[in-house]
Amino acid sequence: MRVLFVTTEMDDFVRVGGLGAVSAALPRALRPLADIRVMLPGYRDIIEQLTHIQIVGRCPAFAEMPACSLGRAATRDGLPVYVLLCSQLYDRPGNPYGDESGRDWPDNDIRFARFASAAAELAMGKLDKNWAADLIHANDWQASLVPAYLAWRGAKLPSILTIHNLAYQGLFPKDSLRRIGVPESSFHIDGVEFYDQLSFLKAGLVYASHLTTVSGTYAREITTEEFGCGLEGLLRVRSDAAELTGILNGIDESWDPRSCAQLAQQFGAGDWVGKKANADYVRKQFGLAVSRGPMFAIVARLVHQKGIDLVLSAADEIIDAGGQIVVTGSGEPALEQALIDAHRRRPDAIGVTIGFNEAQARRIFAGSDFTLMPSRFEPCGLSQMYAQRFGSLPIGHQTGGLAETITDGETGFLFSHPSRASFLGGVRRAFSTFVAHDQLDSMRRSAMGRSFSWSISAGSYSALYRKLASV
Ligand SMILES: Nc1ncnc2c1ncn2[C@@H]1O[C@H](COP(=O)(O)OP(=O)(O)O[C@H]2O[C@H](CO)[C@@H](O)[C@H](O)[C@H]2O)[C@@H](O)[C@H]1O
Repeated sequence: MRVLFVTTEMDDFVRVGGLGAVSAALPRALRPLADIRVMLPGYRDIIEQLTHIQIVGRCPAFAEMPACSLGRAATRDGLPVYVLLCSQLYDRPGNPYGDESGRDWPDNDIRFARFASAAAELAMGKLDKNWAADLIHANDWQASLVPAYLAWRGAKLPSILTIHNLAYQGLFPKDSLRRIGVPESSFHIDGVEFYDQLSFLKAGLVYASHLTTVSGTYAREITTEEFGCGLEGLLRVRSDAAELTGILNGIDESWDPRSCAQLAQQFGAGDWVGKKANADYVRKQFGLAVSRGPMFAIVARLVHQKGIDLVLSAADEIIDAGGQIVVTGSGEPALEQALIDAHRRRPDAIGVTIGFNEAQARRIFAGSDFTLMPSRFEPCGLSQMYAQRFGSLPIGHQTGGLAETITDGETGFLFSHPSRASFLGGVRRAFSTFVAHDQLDSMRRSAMGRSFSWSISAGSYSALYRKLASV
């Protein structure tokens, strides 16, 4: 079974958010079950890190998209990786989607259509004479045109589109159609048109053989008006036809506080002295006051989705009750600034590092008592799983993957509405638990003992691959 896994982030090379973590872990978990290969755009950061890239094919210019080459390489542990080489499109500073100040690249339609079109050709056996795919697994809007190009070229290859976040859709003006070779005849309500714009994500939702998302709860939620971002009608049709399913993400096994080299002190369940050594370290590192109160963590992309504003609105109450807050992440400039301002007001109780460093994130999970996740919606969420493994009990909104991976009152706390009042309800329960030592001990043990192994998800994906490709 040959599978091409098409993604635009992979933690081995570039980190932006949860998609990068999934793209590093899931193909590896699938390796025993399939000949799976990852395809990525040849960003500057990737080219610099891959030592041997062998050119295996060339794509001619298409519509207004430049010619490019396809390179083949492998990760250090031998996972095959294809990279699309086109310096004009991908050899740039900044992140995969925008410049150094966070502005999207104006030619993102061309950048990701070029990528998707080449992925379709590779899968069809037109680029690497030694390999073709039995199935394509595309991820998020950036790769959503892959199933569409396959369809427009008459290929019968089965395809899966995984939705990691429906809120990012890749919308472009109509004149983009011509630039990227999309047939005008597909620009209608049952095709790639979304309110007179071209929607990359919708193309995938229409043309992929099967859709998945990263939890069963989110799979149901996105068929409703509240969470469907205007695409709920289409998603309901696909769900009714049993073509939309939820497969929960896992987390990498390296997230283990007993062996994690980056911690101030490694610890296992029950070793609360070891956990406290990490708390002391984090307090010192962030310049927080010495305290016996609970430490609340936020490790997240700092965007509206994550409910950071709710935490800011409740910060005084948390601090007045004896808590401290530690934040790391990057995202929307206004939220970054609001957090920096909060830190300036209370440097003894609020610590903030803008930017993302995984070692730092691990130390924060290890040192904190609770992890805040008041996300308005959360397709799966990874931080709440990392947090549990490190004995930091998550306080999460009962939505998406949070509702499935946090057991209320046992491994964390769930609250029902993304409002300040409901969030504070969860926080108050955490404060009560913090002083009830037996309960805290038993919840931490339950949380740390949970398995979020990728092998379960990999088994579900593999079964779906086989069903669709009948291989
Ligand atoms: N700049 C940065 N700032 C903060 N953290 C960063 C970061 N870069 C990488 N990360 C890492 O990404 C993790 C966050 O991942 P999440 O899954 O919680 O959210 P994200 O919204 O990015 O992912 C989306 O895709 C994933 C994967 O399917 C879904 O779990 C999720 O619900 C969905 O919103 C953090 O724990 C951290 O390790």
